[in-house]
Amino acid sequence: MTDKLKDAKIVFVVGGPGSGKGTQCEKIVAKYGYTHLSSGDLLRAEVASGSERGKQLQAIMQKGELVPLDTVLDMIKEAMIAKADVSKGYLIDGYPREVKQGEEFEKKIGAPALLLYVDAKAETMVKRLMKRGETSGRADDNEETIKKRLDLYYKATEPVIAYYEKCSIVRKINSELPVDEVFAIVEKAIDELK
Ligand SMILES: Nc1nc2c(ncn2[C@@H]2O[C@H](COP(=O)(O)OP(=O)(O)OP(=O)(O)O)[C@@H](O)[C@H]2O)c(=O)[nH]1
Ligand SMILES: Nc1ccn([C@@H]2O[C@H](COP(=O)(O)OP(=O)(O)O)[C@@H](O)[C@H]2O)c(=O)n1
Ligand SMILES: [Mg+2]
Repeated sequence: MTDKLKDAKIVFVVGGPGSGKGTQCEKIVAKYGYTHLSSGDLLRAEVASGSERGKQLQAIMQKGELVPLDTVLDMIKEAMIAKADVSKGYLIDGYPREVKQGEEFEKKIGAPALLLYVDAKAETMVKRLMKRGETSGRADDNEETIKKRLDLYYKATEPVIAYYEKCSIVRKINSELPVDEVFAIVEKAIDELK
């Protein structure tokens, strides 16, 4: 099964909640035709399906906690395999959330060629999420859950960046800038991959 993904080009997109991962991924898809897999979106789709598993996921996500590793990884892998014949590369958005998730991904799927570290200040992220919350309908775009997501990001996810710095695949992207300027930096990083 995993053979299908043997030569896949994999890009991890890591950054705090509301840092702009989804926004940049959309632009990468438009220009490069990569397959965008947002782990959060995959989980929300499962919740929307109304399945028993979805109900359990919803409770975890509403609290801003992390869904068990195997659940997310299986979903990502399934989605990757479904696109294996047509995909030019994969954007894995919002995963890994902790070092252990990165290690498991490499064991079960493969190694990333690049990690885009989408970086914004905590204050900026909170502001963006509160604004997004006015229209997103996301159960976790509220002040209390945002605070928990941020805490967890600094505690569990930032170490992921240090972990991948060892193999020199991290590119830090300043996402305080306007979207198009951020994308100009992202483009350079992706172009270097080819
Ligand atoms: N000014 C500015 N705003 C941005 C930028 N990127 C995203 N935003 C805004 O910030 C909000 C959050 O962006 P998303 O792309 O949804 O963020 P995300 O990192 O995917 O967030 P999660 O889904 O919560 O992980 C959106 O409402 C965007 O309009 C940027 O580069 N500059
Ligand atoms: N790899 C992942 C991705 C999302 N999630 C859950 O899904 C929620 C939303 O994820 P997301 O990536 O869309 O958003 P942010 O938390 O980055 O803002 C998280 O707060 C977690 O509860 C997870 O547990 N593991
Ligand atoms: Mg997102």
